[in-house]
Amino acid sequence: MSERELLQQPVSELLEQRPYLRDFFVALQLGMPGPGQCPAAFFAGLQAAQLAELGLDHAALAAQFVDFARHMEQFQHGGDQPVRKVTLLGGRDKQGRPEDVQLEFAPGEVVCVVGPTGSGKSRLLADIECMAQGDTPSGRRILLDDRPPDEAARLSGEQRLVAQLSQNMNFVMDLSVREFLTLHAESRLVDDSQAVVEQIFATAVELAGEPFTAETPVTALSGGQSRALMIADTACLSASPIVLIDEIENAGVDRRRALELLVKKEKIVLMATHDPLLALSGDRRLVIAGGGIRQVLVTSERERANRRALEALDRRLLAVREALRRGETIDFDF
Ligand SMILES: Nc1ncnc2c1ncn2[C@@H]1O[C@H](COP(=O)(O)OP(=O)(O)OP(=O)(O)O)[C@@H](O)[C@H]1O
Repeated sequence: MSERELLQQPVSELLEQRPYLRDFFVALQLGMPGPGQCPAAFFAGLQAAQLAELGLDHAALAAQFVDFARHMEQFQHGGDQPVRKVTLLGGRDKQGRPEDVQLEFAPGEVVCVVGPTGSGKSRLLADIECMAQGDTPSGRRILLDDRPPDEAARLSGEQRLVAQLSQNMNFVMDLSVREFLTLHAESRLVDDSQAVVEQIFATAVELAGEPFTAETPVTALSGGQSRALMIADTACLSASPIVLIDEIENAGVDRRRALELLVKKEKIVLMATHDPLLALSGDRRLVIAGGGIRQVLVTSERERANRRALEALDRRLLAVREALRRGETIDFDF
């Protein structure tokens, strides 16, 4: 929208398209323009002394209003320009030996990161999280669509490129699940926030296995339920094109379904895991040792077939776990 349109349109029309503009007037405590009045006329009617108290004059106030509208517009649509490619340029391992790799990741791809304890899996995820530019211990560099991310995007919390789901999740807010999701949906300026909230809630319940209601305080959710809520929230609401997952296996969520959901939303998923089912669900596996990427394995057809066999085993194990939970005995012939 041009500067002229922003300043000359009746406020009622502007607010219909951009409800957040109300916050500009509220924050400056200048009162609200009448519905038929345009911002330019409203600003012109304000006393110079009133504006001086805010350190502004008429021209500066109009310029601030336009700036605010532009900034919010950019924020709302920032996630609409998806990243088509993430490139990782190798650095060095813990011994300082060069890491001779250049890897490209595309949306909808799941890349697993495997390796022994202390080998550097979390370091790799952290390098992507901070969009390293040779400035972390590994010396790696990350490019977005063949270019280093611009410094503002890298450092600002507003248009986050990376969402992270970590093992330890604790809520400290005194809100119900519905209030929490509504707050997030509104802060992301989505169009139909109530529908989005319902969708995330239904997805979270499906992932968690153990049901909970939207009125449950977030602090009363179990570990698995919190994690399910955050996965659903990330998949449905986060504009971040890259999702990093540090160990999902003990989370008490339907982990295969969680992955499917994130992939469907065209995100690039990188996941550190020790779980064979998850490791074989990826398109590729990065094998880490001594702080460096040692191998890049493409999941073969044979491995996919083996994963299906492992899934059958996993379902049996799950059934036994459920039976034990219900207090049953497992004294049948296995
Ligand atoms: N390329 C590197 N250069 C220098 N230090 C590194 C490098 N890679 C990893 N490290 C350091 O090695 C230590 C262990 O790495 P990290 O925590 O990433 O391992 P991990 O594989 O995630 O371990 P775990 O499975 O136990 O979580 C960290 O202090 C990390 O900063």
